[in-house]
Amino acid sequence: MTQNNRPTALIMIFGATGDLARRKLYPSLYRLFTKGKLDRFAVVGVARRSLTNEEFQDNVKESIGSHDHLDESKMDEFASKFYYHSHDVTDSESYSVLKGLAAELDSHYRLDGNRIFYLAMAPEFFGTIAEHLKKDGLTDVEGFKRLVIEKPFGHDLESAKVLNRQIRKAFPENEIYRIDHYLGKEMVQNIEVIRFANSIFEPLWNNRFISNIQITSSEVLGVEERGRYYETSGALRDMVQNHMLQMVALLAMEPPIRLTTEEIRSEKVRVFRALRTVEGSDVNSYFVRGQYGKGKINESDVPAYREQEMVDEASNTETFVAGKLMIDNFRWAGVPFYIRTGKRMEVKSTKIVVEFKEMPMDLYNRQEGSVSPNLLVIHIQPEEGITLHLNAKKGQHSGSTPVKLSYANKGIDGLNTPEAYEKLLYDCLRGDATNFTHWDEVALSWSFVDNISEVWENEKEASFPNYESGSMGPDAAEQLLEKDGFFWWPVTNLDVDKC
Ligand SMILES: NC(=O)C1=CN([C@@H]2O[C@H](COP(=O)(O)OP(=O)(O)OC[C@H]3O[C@@H](n4cnc5c(N)ncnc54)[C@H](OP(=O)(O)O)[C@@H]3O)[C@@H](O)[C@H]2O)C=CC1
Ligand SMILES: O=C1O[C@H](COP(=O)(O)O)[C@@H](O)[C@H](O)[C@H]1O
Repeated sequence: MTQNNRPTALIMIFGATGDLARRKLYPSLYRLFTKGKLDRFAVVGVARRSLTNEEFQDNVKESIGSHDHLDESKMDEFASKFYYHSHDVTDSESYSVLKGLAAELDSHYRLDGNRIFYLAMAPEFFGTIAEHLKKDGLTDVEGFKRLVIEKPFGHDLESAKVLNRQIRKAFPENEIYRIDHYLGKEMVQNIEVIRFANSIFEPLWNNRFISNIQITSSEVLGVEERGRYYETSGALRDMVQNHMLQMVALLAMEPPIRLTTEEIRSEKVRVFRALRTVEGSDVNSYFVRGQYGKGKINESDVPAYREQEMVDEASNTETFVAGKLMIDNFRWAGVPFYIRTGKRMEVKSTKIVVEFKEMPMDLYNRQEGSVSPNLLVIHIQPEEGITLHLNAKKGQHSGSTPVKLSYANKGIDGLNTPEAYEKLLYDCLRGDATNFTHWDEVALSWSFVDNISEVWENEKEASFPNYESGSMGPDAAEQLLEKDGFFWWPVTNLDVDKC
């Protein structure tokens, strides 16, 4: 598909007064606007509360103003393209008014009938909105129509199938953009480039040379005000089903024959198909769950998960997951992919550590295990970069010493790399679905995760809470690797800037 790099479209945001729209969508659109990446466009914000266009525009400006590093000089011009429509999405009558407003803006701004429908709302409304958009004629336009769906895409495979059937009645698969914001992160997108553009890595990228791969995504924040949602989700559904498995797929996939959306997605799907099913009594030997208790973050006392708003005081919900994933194919047979993610941990950090196998003998130190294994560390956030851990001679020392080669990614222009949402919005406007998840990926990842949640939901975890806030998770997560002869590389010491 030829892509227009300065797209034109009417962008309808359902949930326009919500947290996501204010924190992520408006600042991202503003960045695209100030960078000249949008041609003609207008935005219709939809939510129930009553607001005038002017009030809505002020809210949009305020949400952008609260972001550092944004040039505010074009704010008025930008905000003047925003319109508000007060509308309960369950009210069938109201869609005809919305249709009229869309048609008016289409002709006023010459938007070529291109429409993006962004559902930044609770998932229970996704099906209803999609159905109305079609039934009430909002999709009867000459240009492109694209539906952007936020997570969570279902609660399990069954509910995801129901949701998918509902939205597929209104939009074909190629018009559906399922957001996984990790796929918009610069260094997650870089995984493919590091692997497939470097002849020094790809020949080693297999079970002959790699001993294990570790992916950590730790957060310092707790569940904050999201207790109601999190109680039905837990870390497994919130982080593993989507972000963590997507990173596994990018690390494990075969080189695509072309860099097209279809080829890349189909290679990722093949990884999910090769994931070893973990079910029944195996679940607790491959996976560990945790729930945070009280503790200290930045020297301040913080409450336990069970003490948070909208959380059951005997909650069985996991706020931490560590797991061992096996990919049963020729390339990866025998190589564990360890994942861990949790809230209220010691640091906010997302890192991938690729640990290479040891040399057959240590000529330099003549002691077993004295040479550090080579590591390739991909720093996803907060810092972005790559570090290669090698062994070399240093100074008077006659043996080998660990040294690090580091690359800190500062973005092309030396500034921060674009926010994930900015990139994903731009991709969607240009019709590039590569960094959005295809239904097949969603279905396979749910079926993997469902086997684990089935066991965990039926077995109350008596040890909860089993890790202190401010720690790196429960002891069982350490034991998960120890029993295979490995350990978690500490994410706190691997910072690219500290090299
Ligand atoms: N916030 C975040 O950082 C992230 C959010 N998400 C996902 O994005 C989606 C939105 O999340 P978030 O912004 O946090 O949610 P909020 O609760 O902050 O916002 C919900 C929005 O929906 C509107 N709304 C609620 N009910 C109706 C209705 N019946 N008709 C019309 N509008 C309605 C609300 O406005 P009003 O009350 O005026 O109607 C509000 O604008 C969810 O699917 C969430 O899982 C995903 C990743 C991160
Ligand atoms: O999707 C989600 O991701 C965030 C973590 O995202 P990050 O970009 O800050 O790493 C997580 O806090 C949230 O619970 C989850 O829904």
